Amino acid sequence: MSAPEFDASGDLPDNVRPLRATDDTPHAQVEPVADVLDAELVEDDQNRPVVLVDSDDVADDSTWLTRLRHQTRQAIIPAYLSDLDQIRQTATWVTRHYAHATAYHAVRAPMYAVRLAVRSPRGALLLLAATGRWATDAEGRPLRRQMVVQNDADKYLRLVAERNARVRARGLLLAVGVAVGVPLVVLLPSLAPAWVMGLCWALTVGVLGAVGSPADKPVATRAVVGAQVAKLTSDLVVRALTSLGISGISKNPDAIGFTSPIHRDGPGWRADVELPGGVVAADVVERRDRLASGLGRALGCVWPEQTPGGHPGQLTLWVGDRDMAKAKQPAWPLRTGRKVDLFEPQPFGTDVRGRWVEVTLMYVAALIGAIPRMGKTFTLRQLLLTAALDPRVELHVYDLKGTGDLSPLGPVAHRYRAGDDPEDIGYAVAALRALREEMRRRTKVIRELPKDLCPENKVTSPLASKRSLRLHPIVIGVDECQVWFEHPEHGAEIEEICTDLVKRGPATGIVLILATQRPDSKSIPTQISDNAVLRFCLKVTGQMANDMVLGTSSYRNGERATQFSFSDKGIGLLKGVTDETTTVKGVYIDGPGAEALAARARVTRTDAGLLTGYAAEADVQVEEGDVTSTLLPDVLTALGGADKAWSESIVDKLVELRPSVYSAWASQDGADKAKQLTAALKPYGVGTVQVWGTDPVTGKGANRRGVHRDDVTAIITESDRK
Ligand SMILES: Nc1ncnc2c1ncn2[C@@H]1O[C@H](COP(=O)(O)OP(=O)(O)OP(=O)(O)O)[C@@H](O)[C@H]1O
Repeated sequence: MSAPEFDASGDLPDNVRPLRATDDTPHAQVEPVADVLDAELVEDDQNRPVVLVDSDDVADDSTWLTRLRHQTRQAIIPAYLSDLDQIRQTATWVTRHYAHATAYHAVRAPMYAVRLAVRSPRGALLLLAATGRWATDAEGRPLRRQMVVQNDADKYLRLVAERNARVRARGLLLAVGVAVGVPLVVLLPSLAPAWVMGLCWALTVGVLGAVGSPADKPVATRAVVGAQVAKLTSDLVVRALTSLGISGISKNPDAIGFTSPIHRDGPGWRADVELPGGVVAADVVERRDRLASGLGRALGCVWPEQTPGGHPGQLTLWVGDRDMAKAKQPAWPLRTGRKVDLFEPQPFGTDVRGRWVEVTLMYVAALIGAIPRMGKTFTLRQLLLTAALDPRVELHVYDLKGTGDLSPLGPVAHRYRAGDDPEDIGYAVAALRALREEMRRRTKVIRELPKDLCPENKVTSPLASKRSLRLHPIVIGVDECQVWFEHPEHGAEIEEICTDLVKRGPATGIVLILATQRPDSKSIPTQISDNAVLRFCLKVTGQMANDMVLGTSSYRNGERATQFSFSDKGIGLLKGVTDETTTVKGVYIDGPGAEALAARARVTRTDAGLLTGYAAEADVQVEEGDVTSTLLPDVLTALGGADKAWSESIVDKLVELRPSVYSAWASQDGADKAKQLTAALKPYGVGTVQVWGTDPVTGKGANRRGVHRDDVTAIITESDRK
């Protein structure tokens, strides 16, 4: 056979095609042609040369090593014995399992006793009959009869002799038994104590009852362990997966594999499943309800997820002993009066295995989303309570639903408002403006701090404790935040400030937590949702809402909060804590519970002299008109009769005009004042330009940022016309 010719480009000639060597060798990558020149060349059935590109040399060193390297080492100590919590949970399960069986039989013990007593006469008869058969060697009878039928006298006589010897020996044994047993039965009642007699009778009745029980009607019914503690088996998993209606599985159920044995993992069973090629774990996650039906478990017990770090076809199926929604959650450690440092991870909720999942609130902006009544407000309230328990934290609480769900936080809040009336929005706008100023002040403070005190240019716990620096954490919680962003008058400004807070706030110790029941781009502007680090998505009904809260492509990657049922209250997907997205159940803290925690937080704050603002009855008074869009008319007033003026001089006049609104701008230098005014005017569509003016101190002329009267009046006229 002549070798095929290859062209210089390295492309395979038309008559050469790659072929897998054997079906069971692993898929090999097609080697560059230069490397396959030496490959074995064979001809196909039309005498065309073909190149074998899949190596069948299993002894090849590199293949062997590569395979070895890619093997996953199983944990030496099984997961259920790897840490104290796991050991405790395994021990609890084993104890509960046997306690369940014991209790089951204990409850039925009287019934078993009656059953044994009723069956004991039959047992006695059966025993007598069996003894008779034994004594007369009844089991040899068919054989002897057969010898008669076969007319085999020799064998028959031998069998008879054998039988006679047996009957003699057994008869003797029986006689001895009767000779000893009968007097014993007669004399025992007068010799032995009553309890021994009782025991003997019970044993006799028990044994006779057991003997008298038909094979299909055992005395004790099987210890029916509840479904919640039944073992998960591979058969069950395969059957359940096959019932999902995923064609890739139904057509090829034998291709379902298990990467490790099904084992206990916390209070449940864990199966590591390798799905057939082409099937992704996300398909199974989406059909969680059908999977639960296939497994015969409550929906809240069945938690499939794509194996963290695995390929998309690897599924980790965890089947809990109890419904997560109903399982008793361990006591929230913060209820016990533990000290809280918001810079440290704090317990947020429990995962499906009942382990605490911790969240560090500092340096993040957080987003909570769900359809109504799934636990959004409870989650926000829990996070705000966590923050409240660190006395340094300045809390800003906005309940835009207005039902008072966040009112327990009032006694510790620096700013608090419930409702979305104009004065509530005005109050929030004023506070947000002040916060933006505060953020700017903080960035400056951080910038100027010595590197040894602030090595990472962000607020740290020790820095937050230094009161002189005023870098304490500020946590802003907003329920139903869409009300803010959709506000016709202030929406744009609020969005601009919140975007700034989400982006730059975390490093300066300012944390914004937004909750919404309508997660779309209008209710949470994309700029904000894109920059939120911490995300908690309770039940949502569609892919868009899912991705809005959890981030783009989350749904496609199998992170689907659509899988939750309506009874999964407080349960959601938590993202941003680790690389993995975790199913977590938040802590249920009812109104009185929240009030008690807030009262504790208030005492700590009062003792530390850190009760401020609303909680200290020293809240700011925001009057109507202070934050309504008076900025443009105010700028016109500040301009006086001039056609244009420098921004910094306009700001000075604004501060004079309305100190409650603009006082935060007063302490800035000229350039910052100009930047501030530019940012504030931007949402209204008014730009700043270079303006020639004279410095009142030096008397020199200069070009600086400023505002033209015409630009402002044009916008006001347009707005009046609308
Ligand atoms: N962690 C939890 N564990 C158990 N139940 C919870 C949990 N969180 C919330 N719930 C239940 O869910 C109900 C609804 O909670 P919540 O008021 O927080 O929902 P929501 O999503 O804010 O509703 P809405 O959109 O109407 O304001 C609560 O009354 C509570 O009974």
